[in-house]
Formats: sequence, structure tokens, C-alpha cells
Amino acid sequence: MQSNRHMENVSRLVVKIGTSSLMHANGKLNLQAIDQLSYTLTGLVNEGKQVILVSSGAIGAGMGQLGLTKRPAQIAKQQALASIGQSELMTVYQQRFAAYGQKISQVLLTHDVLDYPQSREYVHNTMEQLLSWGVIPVVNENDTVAVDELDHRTTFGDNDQLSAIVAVRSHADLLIMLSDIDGFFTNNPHKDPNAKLINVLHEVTENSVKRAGGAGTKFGTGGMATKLKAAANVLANGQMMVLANGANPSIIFRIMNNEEIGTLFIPKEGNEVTENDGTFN
Ligand SMILES: Nc1ncnc2c1ncn2[C@@H]1O[C@H](COP(=O)(O)OP(=O)(O)O)[C@@H](O)[C@H]1O
Ligand SMILES: N[C@@H](CCC(=O)OP(=O)(O)O)C(=O)O
Repeated sequence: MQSNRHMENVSRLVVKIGTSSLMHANGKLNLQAIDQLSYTLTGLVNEGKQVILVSSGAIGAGMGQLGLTKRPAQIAKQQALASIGQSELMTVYQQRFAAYGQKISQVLLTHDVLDYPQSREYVHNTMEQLLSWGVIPVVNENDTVAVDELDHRTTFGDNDQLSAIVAVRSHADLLIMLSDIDGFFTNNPHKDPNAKLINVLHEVTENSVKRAGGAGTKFGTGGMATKLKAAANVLANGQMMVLANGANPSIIFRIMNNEEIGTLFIPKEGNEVTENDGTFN
């Protein structure tokens, strides 16, 4: 399909995958999606690109392990579930990426770690080292210690925000956000059958936010509003984001081939990034 998109200069990208794309509705891990994701991201590294994966799913996987169908309200239970699910997730990622010869690592972050210059520098150095070795860092929030306290902010809120912060700090050329929906629509398509997919957006306005409903699935936390907030963050830094359907993560290849898939958030003037020294800082 003819398109105006130009992804050929993207050399560093962040991919965020949400719980709804990693889990079946019955609470089991979607192994096919995880395998496709591993295959696709390895393919991009083999092409010479640097890739960071921000993966949700720890709490969802933990719920699946314990056979819970409803996310518990208590923070301690959620954190314990994340602790169970994170190790399961990494085990499966490790297996599938290894099948394609790709090395991965686990990076668990909290907000304060990126707020403080010293710890931010350690994260920066680690990420740059991993990327230069061709490793794919698999990033998630450190859910066990992430709680909202007045004077010591540790939570990102959700992984949509986390992925935007990682994309900004790593000066990635592109953030690809995979969700359970084809992109950003004029209205929630689950509620409005006439909702239309928006192909390109140059800014996130109050009007766009009004079009985003509340939280989505029972496993995830974000919903569309947090994706728009992430897009606004990325746009403010002169970077691009594509929101697309993660049902088959190999869709990333098609995005990188300039197919008009999902919603592209791109600054009006293009995607030039000021002061981009190409590093994570
Ligand atoms: N304008 C909109 N366009 C697309 N989806 C929307 C919109 N408003 C609300 N949504 C909802 O947001 C959901 C995606 O968020 P979420 O379930 O949190 O995904 P993920 O688990 O991938 O982070 C969609 O399935 C849809 O129900
Ligand atoms: N750190 C949490 C992420 C929660 C979250 O933001 O989920 P989602 O809305 O599916 O991206 C987890 O791994 O379960």
C-alpha cells in the first residue's frame, strides 16, 4: 500500500506490549503472541537495529498461575502476583528468544530510580552496554517496591508511561505500542460501532483525550487515556509513536515497512529530535 510513512531511518526502537496482548481471556499466557514477538524483535536486531522491549503481564501471569479471575484490590496481593508472574514471563521470553539465538536481559525500574541523577546514570550505562552488545533489555516496572508515597514517588502509574519515559530517555527513534485494538479511534470501538481509526495524529488535544474511555481489560491497567498521555510525552520530545494491534506482533515488520497500520503519532514538522546524542540518559 502507498504510504507517507518513513521508518527506514529508525535505528533504535522501543516496543511496548500490554497484558491483553500477552494473555488469553482465560488467564493463560498467549504463547503464540510471545513467540511471534520474540521472532520479530530478533529479526529487527539481526537487521542491525537496537531494540528495547517494555513488557507488561507480570500481574496477569501471576493471576493465571494462581487461577484468579479477578485482580485483587490489595496492593500486597498485586505485588505478590507480579513477583510470581514476572519470573514466569521471563522464563518464557528466555526460552523463545533463545530459540532464535537472541540474548535478552531483565530491567526492573521504578520512577525514583530515573528521577535521581546517580541511579539514572547507572541505568543509562547498563542500557547502553546491553544495546551495544545486541541484547534486548526486557523492561517492566519493579512492581514489588513500586508504591505511591508522598515524598518518594516510585510508581510510573502504568507501563504506557514507562515505555514513553524509556523511549524519551533512550532517544529512541520510535515507540511501538502494541495493544488489543487496531489503533486510536474516534471513539471506543467496543462501545461505538461507527468509530473510525485515526491514521495520523500530530498532537494530543483535550478533544483526543475525551475520545479515550477508561481502563480496558480485567488484567491490564492502562486503557486508552494512558496511551494518549504516553503519545503526548513522546511527541513533546519530537519523537514518533505507533499504536497498533498486538494480536500478531509480527505486525511490527509491516510497520517498519511503512505500511499504514495503526495510528502514527508524529510531530508536525517530521521526526527530527533536538539534542539527540543517540544514548540512554
Ligand atoms: N478511542 C479509543 N480508541 C481505541 N480504544 C479505546 C478508545 N477508548 C477506549 N478504548 C479502549 O482501550 C482499550 C485498550 O487499552 P488496554 O485494555 O489497557 O490495553 P493494553 O492491555 O494493551 O494496555 C481498548 O480495547 C478499548 O476498549
Ligand atoms: N507492571 C505491571 C504492568 C501493568 C500495566 O501497565 O499493564 P498494561 O495496561 O497491560 O500495560 C505488570 O507487569 O503486570
